[in-house]
Amino acid sequence: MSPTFRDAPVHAGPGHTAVLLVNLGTPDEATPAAVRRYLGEFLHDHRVVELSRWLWCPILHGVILPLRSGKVARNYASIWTPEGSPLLAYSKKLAAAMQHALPDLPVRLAMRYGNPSVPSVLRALEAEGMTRLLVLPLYPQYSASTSASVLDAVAQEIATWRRVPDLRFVADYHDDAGWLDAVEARIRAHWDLHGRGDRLLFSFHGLPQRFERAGDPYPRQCEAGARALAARLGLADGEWLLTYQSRFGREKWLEPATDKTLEQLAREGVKTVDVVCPGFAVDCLETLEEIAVQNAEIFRHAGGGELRYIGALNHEPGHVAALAALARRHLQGWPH
Ligand SMILES: C=CC1=C(C)c2cc3[nH]c(cc4nc(cc5[nH]c(cc1n2)c(C)c5CCC(=O)O)C(CCC(=O)O)=C4C)c(C)c3C=C
Ligand SMILES: [Fe+2]
Ligand SMILES: [Fe+2]
Repeated sequence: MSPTFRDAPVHAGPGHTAVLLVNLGTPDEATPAAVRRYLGEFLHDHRVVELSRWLWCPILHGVILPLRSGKVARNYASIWTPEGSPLLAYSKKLAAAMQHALPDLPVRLAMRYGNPSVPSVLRALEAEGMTRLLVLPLYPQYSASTSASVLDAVAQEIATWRRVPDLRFVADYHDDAGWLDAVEARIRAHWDLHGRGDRLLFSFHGLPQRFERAGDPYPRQCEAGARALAARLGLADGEWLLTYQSRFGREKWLEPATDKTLEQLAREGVKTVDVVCPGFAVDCLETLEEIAVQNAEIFRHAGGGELRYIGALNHEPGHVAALAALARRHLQGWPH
């Protein structure tokens, strides 16, 4: 079959630069059918599940999608907002605030899985005459399963274009001073309001340990970020911990696990734990439900007291300023 490429729209003038923010994505509705569609797309990504399709597809279609969709839909329903899924609602607010901070360029939001999809947003930008593109995945720490997958989606779409744009990609910003300032300020604001808990837990989304052995820098970037934040906050060893949450499937994931650590802290007599999740740019199922509800219950049940979840940066001014400055740095040298 001979290749076909999409015709390039004809535009007068030098073309323009755009910033594309990309987050993970979320179901369109908190229903089993919508969750099944979302998980089906997500869990077919080879970057997320690195197993042979011969092995994985029967498990996914035969076990995981039928058994998981209903339960996960109920979890989504418990955090759903009038504006839809928190992940999408907060991402939209962040993108709107970024547009305000970068008034001279179009700032658009796409989701790696679900809607608005990366192809639909890229095609709209192409139709507007975009010729230079900065892709900023909303993942502070690089993982092949998240950041690289965003680049895959962009590359798959523009592989069909006759005229591809100049392209830049932010692989991670885990050590960016502006982003660290914003997370530090978020934690201090929580302490100003509620006082300090007995411990501060930095909880990051987990990954299979196999990914780390294969060279994924994610755990090292989580460690570097947590250590830098603990130092900025003046915390001594023993006053803070780094843990990994959201384990999926049966193989070994990064450790220590957030839930097991909370049980252990409760057994040691720790009464109040503050939990911050610096890997999540905006609040979502994994923070609002898994941490603030499920893990709070696990901690209480094991004899602990209060788990105080420190919300994500969302569309806070410090977050917007940090990401806008990061984008400006990556845009340097391009006309606009
Ligand atoms: C199969 C394994 C998964 C890997 C690897 C993984 C990595 C990973 N995920 C995030 C961020 C988010 N994940 C979210 C939900 C979620 N994650 C997985 C599985 C893996 N994630 C599943 C199956 C789900 C859906 C919920 C469920 O079925 O339990 C979310 C929240 C989405 C929302 O709609 O709110 C985020 C955000 C990162 C950062 C990461 C690797 C570092
Ligand atoms: Fe399949
Ligand atoms: Fe995930």
